[in-house]
Amino acid sequence: MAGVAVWNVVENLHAQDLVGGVFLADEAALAALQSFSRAGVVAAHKQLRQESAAMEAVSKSQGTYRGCVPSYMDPHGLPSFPVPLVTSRSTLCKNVGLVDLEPGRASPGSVLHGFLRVEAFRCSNVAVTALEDDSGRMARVLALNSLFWNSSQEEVARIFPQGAEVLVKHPCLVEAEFCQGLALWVPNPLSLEIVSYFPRMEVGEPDVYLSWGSKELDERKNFLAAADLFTRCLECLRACGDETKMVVALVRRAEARLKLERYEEALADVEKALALDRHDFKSLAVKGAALLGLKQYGSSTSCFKQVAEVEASPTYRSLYDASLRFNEQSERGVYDLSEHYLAAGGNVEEDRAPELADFVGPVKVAMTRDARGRGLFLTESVSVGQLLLVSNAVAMVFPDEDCPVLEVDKFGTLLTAVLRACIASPRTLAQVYSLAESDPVTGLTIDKNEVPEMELFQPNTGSLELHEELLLDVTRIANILHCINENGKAADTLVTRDFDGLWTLPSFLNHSCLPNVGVHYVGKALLVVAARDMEAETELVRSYGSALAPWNPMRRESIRVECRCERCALEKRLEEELRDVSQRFDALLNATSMVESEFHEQLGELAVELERKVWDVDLRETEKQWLRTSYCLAYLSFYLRNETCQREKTMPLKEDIARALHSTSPGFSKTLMAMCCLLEDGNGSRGLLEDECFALCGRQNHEVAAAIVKQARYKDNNKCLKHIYYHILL
Ligand SMILES: C[S@@+](CC[C@H](N)C(=O)[O-])C[C@H]1O[C@@H](n2cnc3c(N)ncnc32)[C@H](O)[C@@H]1O
Repeated sequence: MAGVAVWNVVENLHAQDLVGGVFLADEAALAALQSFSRAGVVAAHKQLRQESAAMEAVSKSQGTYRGCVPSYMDPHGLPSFPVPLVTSRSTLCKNVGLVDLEPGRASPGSVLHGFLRVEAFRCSNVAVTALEDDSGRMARVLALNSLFWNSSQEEVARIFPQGAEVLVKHPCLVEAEFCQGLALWVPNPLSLEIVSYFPRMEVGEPDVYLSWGSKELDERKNFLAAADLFTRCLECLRACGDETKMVVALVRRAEARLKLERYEEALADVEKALALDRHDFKSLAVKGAALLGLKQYGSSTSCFKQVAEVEASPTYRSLYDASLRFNEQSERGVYDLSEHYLAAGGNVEEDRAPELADFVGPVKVAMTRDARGRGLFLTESVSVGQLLLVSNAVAMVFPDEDCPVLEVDKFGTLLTAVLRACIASPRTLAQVYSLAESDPVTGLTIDKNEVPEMELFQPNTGSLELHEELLLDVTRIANILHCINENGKAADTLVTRDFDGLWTLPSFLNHSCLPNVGVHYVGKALLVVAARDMEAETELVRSYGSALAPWNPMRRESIRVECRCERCALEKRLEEELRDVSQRFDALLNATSMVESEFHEQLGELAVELERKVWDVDLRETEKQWLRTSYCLAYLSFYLRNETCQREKTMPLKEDIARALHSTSPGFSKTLMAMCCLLEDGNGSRGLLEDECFALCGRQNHEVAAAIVKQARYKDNNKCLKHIYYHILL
């Protein structure tokens, strides 16, 4: 059959062949494809479907599933792109075919239905594939997605699986020089929505779908395919009005959706299952897990309580205990992390860190009065060491130690992870969209005046009422990450690790070189602690870079905002007086080939000189402390050099410098580290070090505080002090 022959050629095509005019099909097929009028393909397609239906009938009767079903397993068990954010079938306007599309003009409000016919191929940031519409016409598809820069060929093929049934929203045919001809242009990954991975079958048996789905879910860990198969099972059950198996299918689909972290959808499934059988134990257990994922800790606790009463298994008992603990944490802000801090002096591996619930304490987002956009403010007065906020990362990435990734790759990895989280949850997407974003051209922050409702970030709130359907906009999210990442980077960590991530509510913290909160990380959670006693309505501020450096390019570059705090103003005012010291300080720290003893010698002399200046100009005590903090490394070298010599009378005591650091930049792991370089473990210094530890990690008992200090001191044993200097400075 001629039609079948053409079809087979198309089946054997690779998307590469669609680029740049290199095309392996015979002349006739090529001409037919390029003109979008492939005579005979409709007939061939029908025939193929009959054949595949016959094949499937055989595999069903044998209880095996083989043939044209590819494996789309995501190694992380997460959904690939594009995945529908909101089921858009209901919002579809009109169905169009390729023949209805006018080249060069987008067709808003319409949708093109079809199947992907070749394995997708990556070409820079474009995925190339071919779509066949309902009338058998073919078009190249160019799907643009900045993520593809970082995707492998296999990943792109998995994202656009051959054989997938897709909907293309607002289709547009463009003349693409890239492939010398017309192509469907898909600029938003969610505009190309995969509605199913499997060829639609004319007849389906619910039991077969159910067992295939279970196999995909339990054995192959292919959660998207599993969810899709359970959907088909449910469709069949609904069509024949069979309610008996509905509960099982709904719960199984909910389990698949849990794995995909699509908690809202999982919850909707189990609610339906419980409406059919309110005593179904499995539904209740899955409901508990979905509520836990949605951070509705109170409701998840009561679910698990019911479950544990029915079946006293250790798994359900521990889920109940965890849920109860999360509920306590999120409601009262009480977290006992002593075990975590005591384990190896706080230096525990990330995967052994305890999971923590989100907590929103006495804070609110509000507009600043001086053009710094929105900020985080206190709603009541607090005392030092009080926990203000705990926020779990939307996404977090660690460098691969075996293969150090380039910054650009790290950003791509983070962006991918954030997008996945946004696709899984509309609430996460709404949180991310509330954040500041950078202008891609100027790199400057685009002013946003909208103050988000706190409810958006609070745990234990029910499902979110979205005013509008939020669409995933990759460019917008990339711009948000550029802004947040550069300013709110996870550089300050108790266990000094280099990681990046996105934490939404803490991203409203503005910068100040006189910070008033402590920020540290426990696993995925970021904890914000009051580093000073503060009145209600005080704006909470953290330092974006190291606050232990002078106001010169060094500090300014590391914080990346034009800071107008009092400390910066003072150093600007004294720029002339401090020029010489500042320049010599920079030169010393940039000198690469200096012997360490000479480096400390010269840096120590700078401290003496600075101290003279401090006394020459008339300064308040706090102002002196700010300057000493800025040049604290010079003081460190001075004391190192003079440890055995007679101290110069004009110089302050080590304890004075440590006190200056604590009062200027409290709640900063580098402050604690620098203080540890200055102070021994004696009784006299314990109070000071402990105060700094409270500002960073919240109030702890003496034993825990000592463990945290030990961890900060750890690197002190490392003989290369210069290494610690760079760590403190940058
Ligand atoms: C992480 S966001 C902080 C929240 C932000 N103000 C908002 O409205 O969403 C970082 C951005 O806030 C602004 N910002 C933060 N601290 C600032 C400061 N001390 N001075 C000026 N702008 C600041 C800058 O535009 C920066 O790019």
